[in-house]
Amino acid sequence: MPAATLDAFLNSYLGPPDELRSAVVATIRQLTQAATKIRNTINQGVLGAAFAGTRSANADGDIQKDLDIFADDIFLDAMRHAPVALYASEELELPVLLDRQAPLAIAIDPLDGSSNIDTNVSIGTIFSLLPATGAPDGNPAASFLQAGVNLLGAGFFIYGPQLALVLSLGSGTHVFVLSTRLGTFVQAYESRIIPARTQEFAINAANYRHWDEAVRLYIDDCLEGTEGPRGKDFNMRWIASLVADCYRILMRGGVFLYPGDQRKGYRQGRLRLVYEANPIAYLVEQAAGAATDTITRILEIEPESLHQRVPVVFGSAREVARITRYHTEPSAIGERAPLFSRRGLFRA
Ligand SMILES: O=P(O)(O)OC[C@H]1O[C@](O)(COP(=O)(O)O)[C@@H](O)[C@@H]1O
Ligand SMILES: [Mg+2]
Ligand SMILES: [Mg+2]
Repeated sequence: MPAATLDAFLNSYLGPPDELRSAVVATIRQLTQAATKIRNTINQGVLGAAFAGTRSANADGDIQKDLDIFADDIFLDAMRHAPVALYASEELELPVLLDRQAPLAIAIDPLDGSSNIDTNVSIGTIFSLLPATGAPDGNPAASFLQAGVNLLGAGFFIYGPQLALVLSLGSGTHVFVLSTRLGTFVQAYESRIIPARTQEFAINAANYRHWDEAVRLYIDDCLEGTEGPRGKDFNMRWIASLVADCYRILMRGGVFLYPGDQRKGYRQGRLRLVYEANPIAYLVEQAAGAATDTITRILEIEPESLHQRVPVVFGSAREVARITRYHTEPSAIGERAPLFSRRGLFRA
């Protein structure tokens, strides 16, 4: 039986007194307030005029939009009122030291799906919570260079038709929706289970010619549908907001790919390990799905730098495992008989 509200859920998570747990809960409460502020700003209908404008490039060379900066400011400010030692953001080159004594480190993508701001498509905020580690005077990035298996919790807000929070504190992946009538987040689902099998994939197919052979073969096989080696038809979706693609997969299954490709700067794909791939992988695994960099489990990768990119595949567990086999043992893929090794549909 789902707890009725986010508050009830957080209270039940608290259990016996424990510094880390109560820090996690206090931080999530601050995050929900900040996300509600962002949602209210978005709802004022001024996005096109005031927020879709661009500024300079961020630490990683991406063009920042005004809403990226606005969201970053709001979340950074919120974290000053939370038991957070360090704040690392997509929009800032270096982590910000907030309170040396505090037990947590937060990594955040304050505004995910920036290219969708002026098109009124869902966007979001992705976060992960880690134990603050290392000597207080040491490298402030050290806390963020822990593998994702060390996460204490992760989640994302999605600013869509509903303001939803998808959250895991290590025991299932739960969905809360802001009830404007009750003025609080209400639990919509106790814990999501991503079906292991799927007939739906998400990828930016415009990059087909830049992909490695394994990715092309996988997509070719899906596209051949009932006439190809998979023997079933596939549907395709690509929202270009990671939060929205992930939300759909949590609701009905599917597989998402943002592989590395041959474009300049895209050898490791587009998404960032610490504040995009890790939290999404954590949520997906907690919902019985899987997440890899095509071969290795995302949560086991030791980050080497805060803004590093990583190829990402996540979603329905059997499909994710199949994509790994296309990379590691393509000849052993049972269905890939010689008949099917012809040129793909998209190929010249
Ligand atoms: O425009 P592309 O290459 O399809 O990339 C879309 C991907 O880039 C992202 O927008 C990257 O995130 P940011 O908007 O936070 O930079 C993801 O949300 C999305 O999955
Ligand atoms: Mg993002
Ligand atoms: Mg972003």
